[in-house]
This record gives sequence, C-alpha cells and structure tokens, in this order.
Amino acid sequence: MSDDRSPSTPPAAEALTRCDALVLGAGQAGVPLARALTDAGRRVVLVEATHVGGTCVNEGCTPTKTMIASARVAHLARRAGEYGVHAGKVSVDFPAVQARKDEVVAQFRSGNEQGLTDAGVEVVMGRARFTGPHAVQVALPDGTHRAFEAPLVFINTGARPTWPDLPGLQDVDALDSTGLLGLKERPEKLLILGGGPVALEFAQAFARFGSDVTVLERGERLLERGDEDVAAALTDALTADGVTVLCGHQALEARRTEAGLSLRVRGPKGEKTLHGTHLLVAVGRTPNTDDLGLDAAGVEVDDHGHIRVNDDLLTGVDGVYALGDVRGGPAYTHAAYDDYRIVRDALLHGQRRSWRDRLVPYTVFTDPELARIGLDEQGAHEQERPVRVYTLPMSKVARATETGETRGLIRAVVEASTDRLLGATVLGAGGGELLSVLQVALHGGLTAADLREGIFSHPTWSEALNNLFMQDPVEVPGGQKRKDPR
Ligand SMILES: Cc1cc2nc3c(=O)[nH]c(=O)nc-3n(C[C@H](O)[C@H](O)[C@H](O)COP(=O)(O)OP(=O)(O)OC[C@H]3O[C@@H](n4cnc5c(N)ncnc54)[C@H](O)[C@@H]3O)c2cc1C
Ligand SMILES: NC(=O)c1ccc[n+]([C@@H]2O[C@H](COP(=O)([O-])OP(=O)(O)OC[C@H]3O[C@@H](n4cnc5c(N)ncnc54)[C@H](O)[C@@H]3O)[C@@H](O)[C@H]2O)c1
Repeated sequence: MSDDRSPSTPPAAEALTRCDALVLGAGQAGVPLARALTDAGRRVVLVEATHVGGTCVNEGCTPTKTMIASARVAHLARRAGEYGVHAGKVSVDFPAVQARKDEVVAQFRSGNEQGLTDAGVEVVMGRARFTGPHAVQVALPDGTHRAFEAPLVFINTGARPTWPDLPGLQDVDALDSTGLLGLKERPEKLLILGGGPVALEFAQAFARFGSDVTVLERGERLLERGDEDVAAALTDALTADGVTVLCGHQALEARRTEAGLSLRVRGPKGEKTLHGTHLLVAVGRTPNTDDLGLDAAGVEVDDHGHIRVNDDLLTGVDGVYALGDVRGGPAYTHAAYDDYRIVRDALLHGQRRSWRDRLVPYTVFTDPELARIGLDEQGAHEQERPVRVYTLPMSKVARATETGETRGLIRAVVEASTDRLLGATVLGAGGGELLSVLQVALHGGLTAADLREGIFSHPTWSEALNNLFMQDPVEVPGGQKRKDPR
C-alpha cells in the first residue's frame, strides 16, 4: 500500500487495500473466524474499534465472573461458622477485587491478541464504516483513514448498553455495566434499573461486597422468561443476600442530590422516592449498527437495529455476513462463537447448518446459578405440548446438603410419548455445570429412564439425576392451556 500525497497536490482518495476477507469487530465470532480464514490461506484484515476480545473479554463475561468469584469468597467466608470454621470478621478490599479482575481481563485480552498475531491476521485498530457493499473506510485513532475492499465482509460489531429515555438521567452520572466495572470505590447505595442477567449478577456481587443494593424491574418478575417459580426462588435467594427486589416498578425521574441521586418510581402501591449513591442502568443492549453506514452497503436491519440474516447468517448482500449479538437472537458468547463455526464450515468445508435450528443454553451466574436449555414447563403449556415435568428441590440432593448449598431446584421436561428429554432448568450451586450434563443427554436423545438408571459417582450433583426422574412428574396434557399457574 502506498500514499503519494504531497503538500502541492490535493488530498488524493485514501490508498485502497484489497484483501480476501474483512472482519469488522474482534469479538467472540470475529477473532476465531479471522484466524480460521487466515489459516486457510486467505488474506484477512480484522478491524477493531476499541480492544481485541470484544465485550465478553473486556467488559462482559470475563470481568463479571472474576468479580463474582471474589464476591462468593466473601459470602462463604461470612458463612464459615455454619461449617464449623472461624474466619473472623470479613472485610472486602474493593480496589484489590478490581485489580484481580483487571489482571484476568488483561491476560485474556493479550491471549486473543497473541492468537491473532501468531496466525498472521492483519489487525487494524479503528472504527469501520461501509462506503459500499464490499467497501469499508476505517477511521484510525490518529484521525486519518484507510480504505479496504473485500469480496467477503463479516460484521461482528456486537452491542452496547441501552440507555432508557428517563427524565433527569443525563444529570446523575449514572453508570452502565462498563462504567460499574471501572469503579475505584465500592458504592454505598447502589440502585439498579433492570432485572435481567446484567442487573442480577451485579446486584448480588455488590451486595456481597457490602453495598446496599436495590433492583428495580418494570416487569412483574425478574428475568422476563422462564418458569415463574424458578424466578421466584431466585428472587428469594437475592433477597437473602440483602438485595431489595422491586418488580412492577417504573422509574419516572432521576435527580441529583447531595448524597448522590434520587429516583422517583411508581409501583403497585403508588409513587415513592428511592435514594442512592450510584445508579446502574442495565435495561438491555443496543446493536452497534447505527454508525456502520449499512445503507451504503445495502444491508438491512430490523426494528431493533439488528442485522437481518438468513439461515446461513448471510445478509441480503452477497458475501456480507453478520455474526453474534449484532444479528439479534440469543446474545451469548457461546452463540456468537457457534456463529463463527457455522460460517467457517460453510465457507471452508462446504457444510451448511442453520443458526436457527440450534438449542442454545444459558446460565445466569448468580448464586445459585440459573441455567436453562430447551423447553421449560411454561413453554410446554404455551405450546400445548404433552409432556411430563420432573422437579427435584435441591434440599433433597445429598451433595447439596453436604456442601450446605440447598437453595434451588432441578427440573426436566420430557416428551410424554417418547420419554425423551426436551429441556431442563437448574437453579443451584454450579447449576450451569449440571445443566451441561442434561444438555449432553438431550443432544444424545436420552430418555428419563436412561437417566433414572444411569450410574453417576456418589455423591456428585449429577447423581441427583437418578432421584430427579424418580419423582412423580406433573403431566402436561396436549391441546389445552393450563389454568392454574404455579
Ligand atoms: C456485563 C455483561 C456480562 C455478560 N456475561 C455473559 C456471560 O456470562 N456469558 C455469556 O455467554 N455472555 C455474556 N455476556 C454477553 C456476551 O458478552 C456477548 O453476547 C458477546 O460478547 C457477543 O459477542 P460478539 O462477538 O457478538 O460481539 P462483541 O464481543 O460485543 O464484540 C464486538 C466488537 O466489535 C467492535 N466494534 C463495534 N463497532 C465497530 C466498528 N464500527 N468498527 C470496528 N469494530 C467495532 C467492538 O469494539 C467489539 O470489540 C455478557 C455481557 C455483558 C454486557
Ligand atoms: N450470564 C449471561 O449469560 C449474561 C450475563 C449478562 C448479560 N448477558 C447478556 O447481555 C444482554 C443484556 O443483558 P441485560 O440484563 O442488560 O438485558 P435484558 O434485556 O436481558 O434484561 C433487561 C431487563 O430490564 C428490564 N427493563 C427494561 N427497561 C426498564 C426500565 N426502564 N426500568 C426497569 N426495568 C427495565 C426488562 O424488563 C428486562 O427484565 C442479554 O442479552 C444477556 O443475554 C448474559
């Protein structure tokens, strides 16, 4: 690439770099895809606006789960007496918690960077914008621009926190998830807007660090979807940790006060004012598509700004794909990573698989963890599908009693006619791991009888699957909606 501009000639159009593939965004799909295509002999340019690794590594999964680990240690140390252990007075060194988290993030990020370097991917730090269907201009940090063209373009630009239209919000120095992760000091009184995974994971962690935490969810329950009794049990667990959970509450106005801020809210019993030192806004995420010049490319978005794709993750423009959070649908790291596998297999191995056909599990990393895959009881009722629902409270699981972690339950939904597993929910300590056992059984087409009779090591959490399928199931008949919600 050359630049022959001189002071005596008018600025020429930026020199153009042509390559085989352009990857926009170094997230959970972009990084492995850039590596795989480079390994296959293609010339790939990966453009990243802020830092390699995307949301998950830098301001999502990695930092939150690292902080949650510190919070759990504080929690267990406070409970030490229950186990006959004297740990003394527990205090949390918040800057040390943050430093540990920053170290892990830096380690993961540099691992991603090293992987790209080793593979020989050309990484360009800058903000990409389409200028045509296969043409992209990148604004570099020094204010200059570079232009690129490629027959294949992969959009992996992810999403960012959504800011609601709340009067006064701009005056109160509210934080989003990224801002909260950067705090130097522990908030005294943390108000949280939203009752999704971001809100709940932070709520419990900060309560365990010693903050006074209130969660304000406008819906009638936490976590929007899933069986109601599970959401209620999770609410109880958070409450036991000292989190105040206010569902059915709408924030009306935010105001700055001497001590921090106030929020005027309307709940089932009328209006009231809440006071806090900090406000976390965690009401969802907005796809990074509005500043991508998608019009110039002819790439279409839906009403929420997510890029429209077909089964192959291809946009309406030939050779232009969208992967991960930017395409709508499940917004998890493992889903973005699987998008990479789908595109890789289609382009390099001639194998097609639709992203819509797959079952995506999820785990909310509260304590107890809430993990789910496939059909739950509520879903079976909504689909009027004949199933049997097995439920085992954790208080009946030997391992739970032995370890003092008896909160939660295990639930499995099986098809009435075949006895095959259709879905599972686990609310429990390490629930995500136990769910993975059920997930493998589901993928393998195993039945309730297989798991009832399976030999698992005693006394593991997985052994509870024997007992789960020995419970009397709730029979959900097909073709009729359930009248008595649990
Ligand atoms: C607080 C929090 C906790 C989370 N915890 C979990 C969890 O425990 N488990 C889980 O599965 N998921 C979790 N998630 C969700 C997960 O982080 C995302 O689903 C995942 O990172 C999406 O990956 P992606 O590849 O789609 O995009 P991202 O990882 O968001 O990467 C997109 C990249 O594109 C870059 N970019 C954006 N615009 C441009 C542009 N114009 N030009 C160049 N680059 C651009 C961004 O800087 C970013 O690096 C969490 C999210 C948050 C916010
Ligand atoms: N463990 C995990 O897998 C994990 C953890 C964190 C985030 N994530 C992902 O990140 C994304 C964002 O998570 P999130 O929790 O920010 O969003 P979310 O969309 O999952 O939940 C937002 C919640 O806020 C509520 N809400 C919306 N507007 C509100 C308002 N004005 N006042 C009060 N409540 C309001 C909604 O009813 C909803 O319950 C999700 O897609 C999630 O999958 C995943």
